[in-house]
Order: sequence, then structure tokens, then C-alpha cells
Amino acid sequence: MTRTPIDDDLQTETESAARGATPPRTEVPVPSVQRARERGAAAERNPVVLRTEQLTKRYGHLLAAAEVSIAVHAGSFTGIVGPNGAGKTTVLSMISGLNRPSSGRITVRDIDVWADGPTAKRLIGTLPDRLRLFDRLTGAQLLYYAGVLHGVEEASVAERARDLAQAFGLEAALDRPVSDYSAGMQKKIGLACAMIHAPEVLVLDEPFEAIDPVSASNVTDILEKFVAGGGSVVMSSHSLELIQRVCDHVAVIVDGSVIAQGTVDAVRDGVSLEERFRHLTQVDDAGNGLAWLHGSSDSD
Ligand SMILES: Nc1ncnc2c1ncn2[C@@H]1O[C@H](COP(=O)(O)OP(=O)(O)OP(=O)(O)O)[C@@H](O)[C@H]1O
Repeated sequence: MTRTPIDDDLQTETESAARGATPPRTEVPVPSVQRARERGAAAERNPVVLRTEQLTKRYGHLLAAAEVSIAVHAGSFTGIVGPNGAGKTTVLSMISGLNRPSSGRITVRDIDVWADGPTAKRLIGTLPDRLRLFDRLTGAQLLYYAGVLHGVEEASVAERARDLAQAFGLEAALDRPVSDYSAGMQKKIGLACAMIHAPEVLVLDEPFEAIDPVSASNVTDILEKFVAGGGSVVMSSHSLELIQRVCDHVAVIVDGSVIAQGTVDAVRDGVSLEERFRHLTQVDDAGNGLAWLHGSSDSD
């Protein structure tokens, strides 16, 4: 395979991280930005692999998702952003087949996620919010069950588990119970479990939460390679810098509705994604109304 300067930069970064040199700053890698831009244009020409149509979820009177329609192309990396309580987890959990929609439809390729769950779930890998792992199992056992439950042949599971453990830097922890893992390690084993059946679409709720900067760079690399191989990633994150850097598409959700979506460049429209997000969500006045907190103490 022909190596590009981008590959070389990424390799140097990964190697220096592995040697324990100064960890690369998560916000640095220009290669990802270039790659995301190129991908954004190219992916739009690929077929749509995941589609939500008028996806709606009501919790009693609360409208948590309101007619959310998103199209994800094969080979694209889509970020879902929005303020706390906007509906990101609700939308991602409906896509993953974990939270039944009140109305609307989700298809992966042409398979309806809620009409044919088992078939759809073979195509989807999920990292849910508030990850609940069978934490009395060891990492190796968890990967084994994730693999066989998704229909992977036993002979392949051990090999894939080894590869994933190595990719996520978990080899030394594989024989320890998952309950003893740190939050970041649990996130990584959860990601590995989401990938063991080689899905076409990864649906990841806050995959970078609790992950250290070196590991974040490593996970970004793994996900970018997955996308470069034709897979698609849909992930939520509160880090707009990260979304701008690694994603080629983005959807902004506010109060359950998608208020902007498209390529990252189209949505940010010449300013940073963070600036655009502030404008769209009008959060500039945060902190106003707390004068009592900033003044002298109550006991004065
Ligand atoms: N099981 C539930 N029952 C009732 N309301 C719920 C339930 N789950 C979520 N909600 C409500 O739905 C809305 C959307 O929640 P959701 O978790 O999808 O937001 P989010 O964008 O993921 O938020 P955050 O960024 O804080 O994780 C919120 O108002 C939340 O309180």
C-alpha cells in the first residue's frame, strides 16, 4: 500500500506515544482535519447506510426527539452534538435498537432496525450511554461473549479479541475482571466489544469520555481506519474541537430537533464549530443571573 505523508505523521505520533515520549496533544493532528475534509466530499457520493426518518420519542409529555431525520453515508464519520438534555442519547439509543421510538423509522442498509432487530444488530456496533458491562467477567471473557452473541465463529473470536486488545492497549488487563478496570479502560473494552463482529456502522455515545489523551489519539486512529475501510461512525461528544477535527459530517440537536446538519465545513460556515454551536444554541449568556454567587458571601 502506498504510504502518504498523512500516514507517516500518524505513525510517528503513535510510535512516540508508544515509547512514552511527550504525549501528543489531542487537539493537534492536522492530518485528521485534512482527512475529514476529503472524506466529507467523498462520502456524500457513497450510498446511505443508515437513515432515520421522522424519528420521534416521547417520555410522557416530554418530547425528547422530534422528527429527527439523518442520513449517514458509507465511509463517513458523523458527530452528533447538542446541549445537555438535547436528545442525543435518546436518538443514538433508538438507532441502536435499545430504545423503542414513539414513531418514525430507522434503517441500516435496507433493514428496519425495529422490524428486524437481530439482522440489523449484526450490522451495528454500539457503545451505549451509561455503559453497563457484565463486570464480573474478565476482559477476555467479555470480548468472547460479545463476539459469539453477535454470531462470530468461535475460531475467529479469540483472534479478533487479541487484535482488539492490542489495538486498544488492553492486553495486560485481559485476565482481570472488568469491575477492576478504570473508567477509561471500561470505555475501551466497551468499544472493543462494539467492534468485534466487524459491524458496518458504529453508534457511539460519548466514546472519548474518560479516555486519556494518548489513548484518545489511538482510538481516533482506530476509528479513522474503520471509516477509511468503508465503515461509518456516528458518535456524540461534547468536545466540539474533537468533532470538528475528526468528523466529516455533523448534526446539531437542540430540544429534540435537528437544527443544523451537513458537512462539518458547511455547518460551521467559516467559523469554528464551537462558535457556530454557541450561536445556534444561544448559550453566550451562561452565568448571567448568578450575581449572588459572584458577590460577597451571604454571611457579610
Ligand atoms: N427514560 C427517560 N424517562 C424520561 N425522560 C427521559 C428519559 N431519558 C431521557 N429523558 C429526557 O429526555 C431528554 C433528552 O435526554 P438525553 O439523555 O437524550 O439528552 P442528551 O442530549 O444525551 O443529554 P446529555 O448531553 O446530558 O447526555 C432530557 O430532557 C431527559 O431528561
